[in-house]
Amino acid sequence: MTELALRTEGVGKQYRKSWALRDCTLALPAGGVIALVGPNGAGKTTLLRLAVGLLAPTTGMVEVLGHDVTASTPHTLSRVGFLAQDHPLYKRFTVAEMLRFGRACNLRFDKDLAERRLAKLGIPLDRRTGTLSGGQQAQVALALALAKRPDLLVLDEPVASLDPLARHEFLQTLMGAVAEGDVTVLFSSHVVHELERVCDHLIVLNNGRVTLAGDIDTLLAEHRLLMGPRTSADPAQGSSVVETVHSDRHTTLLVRDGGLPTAPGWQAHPVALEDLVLAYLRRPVEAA
Ligand SMILES: Nc1ncnc2c1ncn2[C@@H]1O[C@H](COP(=O)(O)OP(=O)(O)OP(=O)(O)O)[C@@H](O)[C@H]1O
Repeated sequence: MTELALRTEGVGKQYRKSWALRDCTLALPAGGVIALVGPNGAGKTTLLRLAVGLLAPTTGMVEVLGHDVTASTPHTLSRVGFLAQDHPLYKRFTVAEMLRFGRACNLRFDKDLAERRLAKLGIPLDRRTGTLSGGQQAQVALALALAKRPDLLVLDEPVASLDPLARHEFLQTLMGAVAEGDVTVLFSSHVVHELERVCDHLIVLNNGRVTLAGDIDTLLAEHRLLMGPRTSADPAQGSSVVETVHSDRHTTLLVRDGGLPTAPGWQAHPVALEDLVLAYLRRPVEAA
Protein backbone atom coordinates (compact mmCIF):
# COMPACT_ATOMS: atom_id res chain seq x y z
CA MET A 1 0.00 0.00 0.00
CA THR A 2 1.27 3.50 -0.82
CA GLU A 3 2.25 5.43 2.26
CA LEU A 4 0.04 8.37 3.08
CA ALA A 5 1.84 11.64 3.71
CA LEU A 6 -0.83 12.72 6.17
CA ARG A 7 -3.88 11.04 7.67
CA THR A 8 -6.26 12.65 10.10
CA GLU A 9 -9.25 11.00 11.73
CA GLY A 10 -11.92 13.13 13.40
CA VAL A 11 -9.41 15.81 14.32
CA GLY A 12 -10.58 18.81 16.29
CA LYS A 13 -8.68 21.62 17.96
CA GLN A 14 -10.18 23.79 20.66
CA TYR A 15 -8.59 27.02 21.88
CA ARG A 16 -10.21 27.91 25.21
CA LYS A 17 -13.94 27.84 24.42
CA SER A 18 -13.86 28.00 20.63
CA TRP A 19 -13.12 25.31 18.12
CA ALA A 20 -10.65 26.27 15.36
CA LEU A 21 -11.03 22.90 13.64
CA ARG A 22 -13.70 20.22 13.88
CA ASP A 23 -14.26 16.67 12.54
CA CYS A 24 -11.33 16.82 10.15
CA THR A 25 -10.78 13.51 8.37
CA LEU A 26 -8.27 13.46 5.53
CA ALA A 27 -6.06 10.96 3.70
CA LEU A 28 -3.38 12.74 1.67
CA PRO A 29 -1.30 10.61 -0.68
CA ALA A 30 2.48 10.82 -0.68
CA GLY A 31 4.02 12.55 -3.70
CA GLY A 32 2.86 15.69 -5.42
CA VAL A 33 1.57 18.98 -4.17
CA ILE A 34 -1.45 19.55 -1.93
CA ALA A 35 -3.06 22.97 -1.56
CA LEU A 36 -5.00 23.97 1.55
CA VAL A 37 -7.33 26.85 0.76
CA GLY A 38 -9.60 28.85 3.02
CA PRO A 39 -10.44 32.38 4.14
CA ASN A 40 -8.84 34.15 7.11
CA GLY A 41 -9.52 32.29 10.33
CA ALA A 42 -10.65 29.10 8.56
CA GLY A 43 -8.21 26.98 10.56
CA LYS A 44 -5.42 26.47 8.01
CA THR A 45 -2.52 27.32 10.32
CA THR A 46 -4.09 25.19 13.03
CA LEU A 47 -4.32 22.19 10.69
CA LEU A 48 -0.74 22.64 9.44
CA ARG A 49 0.64 22.99 12.97
CA LEU A 50 -1.23 19.83 13.98
CA ALA A 51 0.28 18.06 10.95
CA VAL A 52 3.84 18.81 12.03
CA GLY A 53 3.31 18.09 15.72
CA LEU A 54 3.57 21.71 16.91
CA LEU A 55 0.03 21.44 18.31
CA ALA A 56 -1.71 18.47 19.88
CA PRO A 57 -5.28 17.75 18.74
CA THR A 58 -8.13 18.11 21.24
CA THR A 59 -9.92 15.21 19.55
CA GLY A 60 -8.94 12.63 16.96
CA MET A 61 -5.66 11.38 15.56
CA VAL A 62 -2.99 12.79 13.24
CA GLU A 63 -0.64 10.43 11.44
CA VAL A 64 2.28 11.78 9.45
CA LEU A 65 4.24 9.48 7.11
CA GLY A 66 2.56 6.50 8.77
CA HIS A 67 3.34 7.52 12.38
CA ASP A 68 1.13 9.03 15.06
CA VAL A 69 2.50 12.55 15.22
CA THR A 70 2.05 12.92 18.99
CA ALA A 71 4.29 9.89 19.53
CA SER A 72 6.78 10.74 16.79
CA THR A 73 10.48 10.14 17.24
CA PRO A 74 13.18 12.65 16.22
CA HIS A 75 13.78 10.39 13.21
CA THR A 76 10.16 10.77 11.99
CA LEU A 77 10.17 14.51 12.63
CA SER A 78 13.45 14.85 10.73
CA ARG A 79 11.49 13.70 7.66
CA VAL A 80 9.11 16.66 8.01
CA GLY A 81 9.95 20.25 7.09
CA PHE A 82 7.86 23.23 8.17
CA LEU A 83 7.98 26.79 6.92
CA ALA A 84 5.92 29.14 9.09
CA GLN A 85 3.89 31.99 7.66
CA ASP A 86 6.38 34.84 8.20
CA HIS A 87 9.47 32.94 6.87
CA PRO A 88 11.25 33.18 10.23
CA LEU A 89 14.99 33.82 9.99
CA TYR A 90 17.47 35.28 12.45
CA LYS A 91 17.70 38.74 10.94
CA ARG A 92 21.22 39.50 12.21
CA PHE A 93 22.63 36.21 10.90
CA THR A 94 24.19 36.15 7.47
CA VAL A 95 22.77 33.64 5.02
CA ALA A 96 25.89 31.46 5.53
CA GLU A 97 25.36 31.57 9.32
CA MET A 98 21.71 30.56 8.84
CA LEU A 99 22.88 27.55 6.84
CA ARG A 100 25.40 26.57 9.53
CA PHE A 101 22.60 26.93 12.09
CA GLY A 102 20.36 24.70 9.96
CA ARG A 103 23.06 22.04 9.79
CA ALA A 104 23.62 22.14 13.56
CA CYS A 105 19.89 21.79 14.32
CA ASN A 106 18.94 18.96 11.98
CA LEU A 107 19.72 15.27 11.88
CA ARG A 108 20.10 15.48 8.12
CA PHE A 109 20.86 18.71 6.31
CA ASP A 110 22.29 19.14 2.81
CA LYS A 111 24.13 22.46 3.06
CA ASP A 112 25.60 22.12 -0.45
CA LEU A 113 22.10 21.78 -1.87
CA ALA A 114 20.99 24.99 -0.13
CA GLU A 115 24.09 26.85 -1.34
CA ARG A 116 23.51 25.71 -4.91
CA ARG A 117 19.87 26.87 -4.79
CA LEU A 118 20.80 30.26 -3.39
CA ALA A 119 23.66 30.73 -5.89
CA LYS A 120 21.21 30.02 -8.72
CA LEU A 121 18.96 32.77 -7.37
CA GLY A 122 21.91 35.18 -6.95
CA ILE A 123 21.42 35.48 -3.17
CA PRO A 124 24.81 36.26 -1.56
CA LEU A 125 25.81 34.12 1.42
CA ASP A 126 27.52 37.00 3.22
CA ARG A 127 24.43 39.25 3.48
CA ARG A 128 22.55 39.55 6.78
CA THR A 129 19.14 37.99 6.21
CA GLY A 130 17.41 41.11 7.61
CA THR A 131 18.79 43.17 4.72
CA LEU A 132 17.36 40.89 2.02
CA SER A 133 14.07 41.64 0.23
CA GLY A 134 10.93 39.80 1.35
CA GLY A 135 11.12 37.52 -1.70
CA GLN A 136 14.80 36.73 -1.06
CA GLN A 137 14.07 36.00 2.62
CA ALA A 138 11.32 33.61 1.54
CA GLN A 139 13.77 31.88 -0.81
CA VAL A 140 16.38 31.53 1.98
CA ALA A 141 13.76 30.04 4.29
CA LEU A 142 12.66 27.64 1.53
CA ALA A 143 16.28 26.65 0.79
CA LEU A 144 16.74 25.86 4.51
CA ALA A 145 13.56 23.80 4.60
CA LEU A 146 14.49 21.88 1.42
CA ALA A 147 18.04 21.25 2.70
CA LYS A 148 16.49 18.98 5.33
CA ARG A 149 15.53 16.81 2.35
CA PRO A 150 12.11 16.29 3.96
CA ASP A 151 9.69 13.63 2.78
CA LEU A 152 6.86 16.00 3.71
CA LEU A 153 7.28 19.76 3.43
CA VAL A 154 4.57 21.89 5.02
CA LEU A 155 4.40 25.59 4.17
CA ASP A 156 2.00 28.07 5.76
CA GLU A 157 0.97 30.70 3.21
CA PRO A 158 4.47 30.83 1.73
CA VAL A 159 3.61 33.29 -1.04
CA ALA A 160 1.16 35.56 0.79
CA SER A 161 3.57 38.47 1.23
CA LEU A 162 5.31 38.18 -2.14
CA ASP A 163 4.77 40.24 -5.29
CA PRO A 164 3.66 38.32 -8.42
CA LEU A 165 7.21 37.92 -9.76
CA ALA A 166 8.66 36.75 -6.43
CA ARG A 167 5.64 34.47 -6.02
CA HIS A 168 6.28 32.93 -9.43
CA GLU A 169 9.99 32.41 -8.67
CA PHE A 170 9.18 30.88 -5.28
CA LEU A 171 6.68 28.45 -6.78
CA GLN A 172 9.14 27.58 -9.58
CA THR A 173 11.78 26.69 -6.96
CA LEU A 174 9.24 24.61 -5.09
CA MET A 175 8.05 22.80 -8.22
CA GLY A 176 11.67 22.18 -9.24
CA ALA A 177 12.29 20.52 -5.87
CA VAL A 178 9.17 18.36 -6.24
CA ALA A 179 10.26 17.32 -9.74
CA GLU A 180 13.77 16.44 -8.50
CA GLY A 181 12.83 14.34 -5.48
CA ASP A 182 10.18 12.43 -3.62
CA VAL A 183 8.99 15.28 -1.44
CA THR A 184 5.27 15.76 -0.76
CA VAL A 185 4.37 19.43 -0.41
CA LEU A 186 1.40 20.65 1.62
CA PHE A 187 0.88 24.40 1.55
CA SER A 188 -1.85 26.84 2.48
CA SER A 189 -2.75 29.71 0.20
CA HIS A 190 -5.23 32.48 -0.51
CA VAL A 191 -4.09 32.69 -4.13
CA VAL A 192 -6.60 30.45 -5.83
CA HIS A 193 -5.91 31.16 -9.50
CA GLU A 194 -2.41 29.64 -9.47
CA LEU A 195 -3.41 26.34 -7.90
CA GLU A 196 -4.31 24.39 -11.04
CA ARG A 197 -0.83 24.91 -12.50
CA VAL A 198 0.90 23.92 -9.30
CA CYS A 199 -1.19 21.39 -7.37
CA ASP A 200 -2.39 17.79 -7.62
CA HIS A 201 -4.64 17.70 -4.60
CA LEU A 202 -6.92 20.23 -2.94
CA ILE A 203 -8.42 20.80 0.51
CA VAL A 204 -10.95 23.57 1.08
CA LEU A 205 -11.37 24.62 4.68
CA ASN A 206 -14.12 26.96 5.81
CA ASN A 207 -15.08 27.88 9.35
CA GLY A 208 -12.97 25.07 10.78
CA ARG A 209 -14.54 22.39 8.58
CA VAL A 210 -13.21 20.58 5.52
CA THR A 211 -15.83 21.32 2.84
CA LEU A 212 -14.04 19.78 -0.15
CA ALA A 213 -11.02 17.50 -0.48
CA GLY A 214 -9.63 15.33 -3.24
CA ASP A 215 -7.52 14.88 -6.32
CA ILE A 216 -7.98 17.99 -8.48
CA ASP A 217 -8.63 16.14 -11.76
CA THR A 218 -11.24 13.96 -10.03
CA LEU A 219 -12.93 16.95 -8.40
CA LEU A 220 -13.11 18.77 -11.73
CA ALA A 221 -14.54 15.67 -13.44
CA GLU A 222 -17.18 15.27 -10.71
CA HIS A 223 -18.48 18.86 -10.90
CA ARG A 224 -20.32 20.56 -13.76
CA LEU A 225 -21.94 23.88 -14.45
CA LEU A 226 -25.51 23.53 -15.71
CA MET A 227 -26.86 26.61 -17.49
CA GLY A 228 -30.40 27.18 -18.62
CA PRO A 229 -33.39 29.52 -18.65
CA ARG A 230 -34.08 31.21 -15.34
CA THR A 231 -36.13 29.00 -13.07
CA SER A 232 -37.05 28.79 -9.43
CA ALA A 233 -37.81 25.07 -9.76
CA ASP A 234 -35.20 22.40 -8.96
CA PRO A 235 -33.97 21.38 -12.42
CA ALA A 236 -31.05 19.37 -11.03
CA GLN A 237 -33.40 16.52 -10.11
CA GLY A 238 -31.85 15.38 -6.90
CA SER A 239 -28.19 15.73 -7.84
CA SER A 240 -26.16 17.59 -5.30
CA VAL A 241 -26.32 21.35 -5.97
CA VAL A 242 -23.31 23.21 -4.62
CA GLU A 243 -24.43 26.68 -5.72
CA THR A 244 -27.27 28.34 -7.63
CA VAL A 245 -26.78 31.69 -9.34
CA HIS A 246 -29.61 33.56 -11.11
CA SER A 247 -29.21 36.37 -13.61
CA ASP A 248 -32.15 38.20 -15.27
CA ARG A 249 -32.76 35.45 -17.79
CA HIS A 250 -30.57 32.51 -16.81
CA THR A 251 -29.97 30.13 -13.97
CA THR A 252 -26.54 28.52 -13.42
CA LEU A 253 -26.13 25.56 -11.12
CA LEU A 254 -22.87 24.08 -9.92
CA VAL A 255 -23.63 20.41 -9.33
CA ARG A 256 -21.67 17.40 -8.16
CA ASP A 257 -22.26 14.09 -9.97
CA GLY A 258 -25.26 15.66 -11.66
CA GLY A 259 -27.01 14.86 -14.96
CA LEU A 260 -28.36 17.43 -17.39
CA PRO A 261 -31.92 18.60 -16.64
CA THR A 262 -34.50 17.16 -19.01
CA ALA A 263 -36.11 20.61 -19.41
CA PRO A 264 -35.32 22.25 -22.80
CA GLY A 265 -32.55 24.82 -23.15
CA TRP A 266 -30.11 23.41 -20.58
CA GLN A 267 -26.42 22.86 -21.28
CA ALA A 268 -23.60 21.37 -19.22
CA HIS A 269 -20.14 22.96 -19.05
CA PRO A 270 -16.92 22.03 -17.25
CA VAL A 271 -16.07 24.19 -14.25
CA ALA A 272 -12.73 25.96 -13.79
CA LEU A 273 -10.86 25.15 -10.58
CA GLU A 274 -10.95 28.76 -9.35
CA ASP A 275 -14.75 28.91 -9.78
CA LEU A 276 -15.12 25.56 -8.02
CA VAL A 277 -13.07 26.70 -5.04
CA LEU A 278 -14.87 30.05 -4.83
CA ALA A 279 -18.27 28.34 -4.91
CA TYR A 280 -17.28 26.13 -1.96
CA LEU A 281 -15.84 29.14 -0.10
CA ARG A 282 -19.11 31.07 -0.60
CA ARG A 283 -21.21 28.22 0.81
CA PRO A 284 -22.48 28.87 4.30
CA VAL A 285 -20.88 26.47 6.77
CA GLU A 286 -21.96 25.80 10.30
CA ALA A 287 -19.17 27.18 12.52
CA ALA A 288 -16.81 24.61 14.02
N1 LIG B 1 -3.48 30.43 20.02
C1 LIG B 1 -4.77 30.71 19.80
N2 LIG B 1 -5.60 30.98 20.81
C2 LIG B 1 -6.92 31.23 20.61
N3 LIG B 1 -7.50 31.21 19.38
C3 LIG B 1 -6.73 30.92 18.33
C4 LIG B 1 -5.32 30.65 18.48
N4 LIG B 1 -4.80 30.40 17.25
C5 LIG B 1 -5.84 30.51 16.38
N5 LIG B 1 -6.98 30.82 17.02
C6 LIG B 1 -8.31 30.97 16.40
O1 LIG B 1 -8.59 29.80 15.66
C7 LIG B 1 -9.22 30.12 14.43
C8 LIG B 1 -8.43 29.56 13.27
O2 LIG B 1 -7.18 30.24 13.21
P1 LIG B 1 -6.03 29.86 12.17
O3 LIG B 1 -4.86 30.75 12.44
O4 LIG B 1 -5.82 28.40 12.19
O5 LIG B 1 -6.75 30.27 10.78
P2 LIG B 1 -6.10 30.53 9.33
O6 LIG B 1 -7.02 29.89 8.35
O7 LIG B 1 -4.68 30.09 9.32
O8 LIG B 1 -6.20 32.11 9.22
P3 LIG B 1 -5.29 33.15 8.36
O9 LIG B 1 -5.56 32.89 6.90
O10 LIG B 1 -5.81 34.47 8.80
O11 LIG B 1 -3.84 32.92 8.75
C9 LIG B 1 -9.37 31.64 14.40
O12 LIG B 1 -10.66 31.96 14.84
C10 LIG B 1 -8.33 32.11 15.38
O13 LIG B 1 -8.71 33.31 16.00
